[in-house]
Amino acid sequence: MKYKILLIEHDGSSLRVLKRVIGKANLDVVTATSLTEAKIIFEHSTPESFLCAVVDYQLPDAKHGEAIDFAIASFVPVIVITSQTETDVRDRILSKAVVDYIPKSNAQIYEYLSRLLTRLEKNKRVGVLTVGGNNKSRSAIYSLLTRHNFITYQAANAASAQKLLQAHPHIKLMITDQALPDSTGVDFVANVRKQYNKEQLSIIGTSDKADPALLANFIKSGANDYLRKPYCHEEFFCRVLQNVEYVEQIEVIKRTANTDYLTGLPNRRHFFSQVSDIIQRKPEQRSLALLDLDHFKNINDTYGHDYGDIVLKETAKMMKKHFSQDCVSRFGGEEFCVFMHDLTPEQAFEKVEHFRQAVSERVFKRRTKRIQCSISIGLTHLEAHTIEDLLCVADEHLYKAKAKGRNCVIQDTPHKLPKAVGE
Ligand SMILES: Nc1nc2c(ncn2[C@@H]2O[C@H](COP(=O)(O)OP(=O)(O)OP(=O)(O)O)[C@@H](O)[C@H]2O)c(=O)[nH]1
Repeated sequence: MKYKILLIEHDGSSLRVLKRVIGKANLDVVTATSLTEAKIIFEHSTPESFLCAVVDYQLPDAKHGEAIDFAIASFVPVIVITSQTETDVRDRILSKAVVDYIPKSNAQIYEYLSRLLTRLEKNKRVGVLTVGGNNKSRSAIYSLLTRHNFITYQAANAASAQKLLQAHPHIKLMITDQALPDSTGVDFVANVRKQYNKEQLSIIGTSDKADPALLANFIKSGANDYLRKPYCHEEFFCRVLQNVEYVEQIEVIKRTANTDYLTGLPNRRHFFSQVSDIIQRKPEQRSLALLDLDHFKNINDTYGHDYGDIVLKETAKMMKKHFSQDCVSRFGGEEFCVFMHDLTPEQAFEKVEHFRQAVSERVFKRRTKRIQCSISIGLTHLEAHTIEDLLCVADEHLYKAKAKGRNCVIQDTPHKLPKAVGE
């Protein structure tokens, strides 16, 4: 779903720049040049369809920030832009429940606004948990986070916080106070770290105590950051965003390291760790298939490497769909692998045989070119202890499938005799 931004701005040149900035963040923009126009827009649409409102502090019919109050009262998060940089205006704006305040001081602020809008959209998928024994202070943090579109949770003690962490794996940040009824914040952080490392969950410790050792204790016990109360609105969000982005960046790095760049399938390394975990859990049934496109070199040589890439990507898409319940991987070149568990050998055979047929019937099209290709498959169900052993047997079967003329499945029969099927 593409979110909308309500832009309330009367200055023509600023309006044009802001529209471009919002478009850059891949969001739709609805404009109003006055508070009256904004009210009419809300009469004809639901505030929930707006990700946020970008509001000029001073409008012809709302000279003292009344448009901000209107948007907040309509439950739309508000980013204020203003050419007034006086401290009292800034303080007045920040005393309202706004997301942020951006002075129109230089071109760089538009870049900041674009990043902020992208962040507000992403925050809708990020969970943040606030833990603290003091209801008022915890609720204040909770309300600040809600303003930034985070999925927010709160817990009054360590035990309920642990339960929330377990129940909601999308929680990427926990903000915990030192004063908890059933633990100290520092001990609680140390406990949480036994289960969640810094790459999975960022933690910020907070306290109103002016004890310099507390910061160090929090960090040594596993917190990523520390925030001394009282804090200012802007510092709070800078730290929250920095810590959320840390976890997200690690996720991107992990995803990139585990994914085959061409097809988007898990790569060989990721497949090994995924399958080794399953094998250790000793599922009753397990089968492994090695799949290799036939005469793929001919496709490259005849139609070009780009076309070969298309065939690989399309085959990968077919695999994702056909083996959606199983572990699939591109091993490299034109070779793929599938690990199936909790299927009988008969079911596993039927599944790979259907896939072989689907590939041989598939016409790969690009402009005027239309070609077909086939796939050979080695399949094993043997009770091997490691993935390497299973691969070794599947590879022998694949070799036999190629030797037999390709476009077929060779598997170990219940009597362990390789048998040709297909063609
Ligand atoms: N387009 C493209 N080709 C690749 C890629 N990786 C490997 N190849 C090509 O895949 C081909 C594999 O050729 P061979 O190992 O001789 O196997 P084959 O032609 O499929 O023959 P059989 O496996 O015996 O049926 C080579 O031409 C590689 O250059 C890739 O990412 N993209």
